[in-house]
Amino acid sequence: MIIDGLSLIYPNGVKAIDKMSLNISQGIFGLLGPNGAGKSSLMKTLVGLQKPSSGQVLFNNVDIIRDPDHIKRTLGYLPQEFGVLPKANAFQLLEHLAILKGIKDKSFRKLHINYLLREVNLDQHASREVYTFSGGMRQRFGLAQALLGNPQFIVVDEPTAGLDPEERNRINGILSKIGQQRIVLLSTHLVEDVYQLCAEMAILHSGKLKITGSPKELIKALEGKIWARPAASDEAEIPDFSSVMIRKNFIGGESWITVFSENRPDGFQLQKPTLEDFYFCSIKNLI
Ligand SMILES: Nc1ncnc2c1ncn2[C@@H]1O[C@H](COP(=O)(O)OP(=O)(O)OP(=O)(O)O)[C@@H](O)[C@H]1O
Repeated sequence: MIIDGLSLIYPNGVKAIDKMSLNISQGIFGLLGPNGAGKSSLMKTLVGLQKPSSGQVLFNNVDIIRDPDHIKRTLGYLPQEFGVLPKANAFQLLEHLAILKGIKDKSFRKLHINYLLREVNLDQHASREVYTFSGGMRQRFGLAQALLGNPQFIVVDEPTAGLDPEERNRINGILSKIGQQRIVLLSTHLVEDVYQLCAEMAILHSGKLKITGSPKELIKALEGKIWARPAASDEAEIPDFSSVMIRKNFIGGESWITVFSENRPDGFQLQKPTLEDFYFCSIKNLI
């Protein structure tokens, strides 16, 4: 997928996407960015739910802004909010959605739905009403509906938000399998998930693309430049380091400050950089 000079201005004047250009290829592509960065706006635009103000998006060499039906035929989408679920069981709801997606052959439809329910570990719950599902089960159901029709491009918006570690691992396992044969665009606030799952990623901020690349390569640029030390309990502000401070966080109840610096600041220890360090450095314009 080639995104070229994409902009989206909402009717209230908010510029949610600002002249964005990006190439997304096979595998899981991670989108990171603070709240309001424009991740959902980008995703909704790519799946054809809203028209951009300007720019072009090519998928399989087809301009999907001009021909939105092309992407709709090869698209799966798991939105952030799944909306109100009708009183139907998992199989019935998938069958309804499959018909809407144009899967006409009844016997194929049944095989396909049963296959997808197995893929997301819900085959034991096919006849249970979806509104009774736990959060994790709903997200797995959401992935099954996104996979209806075997789409080549799947968009998933914060699929593991609010899930327990076991469910999060389960969803990530499903995503990793799905990403082997198609493009998966994954938006999340979990930096660690992007590090584990994505070969390529982008950081968005205020509607703009800040940086794109491979998580492992991006982190390399920070080697020898990330330093940390415990902060004194009364050390509320650290003016000396405010310009280079990445974050102040807690480890085992103890407060730590982490800074970006070419040279070792007094009292600081060198740290192995993480993708979270890179994320904060990027958002704070330190790199
Ligand atoms: N329908 C809308 N009308 C007007 N402004 C909107 C609309 N949807 C989003 N916005 C604004 O566009 C900007 C980008 O929002 P968006 O939801 O795309 O960000 P996000 O990166 O997905 O955030 P989050 O991580 O909180 O989901 C924000 O300033 C938001 O308030």
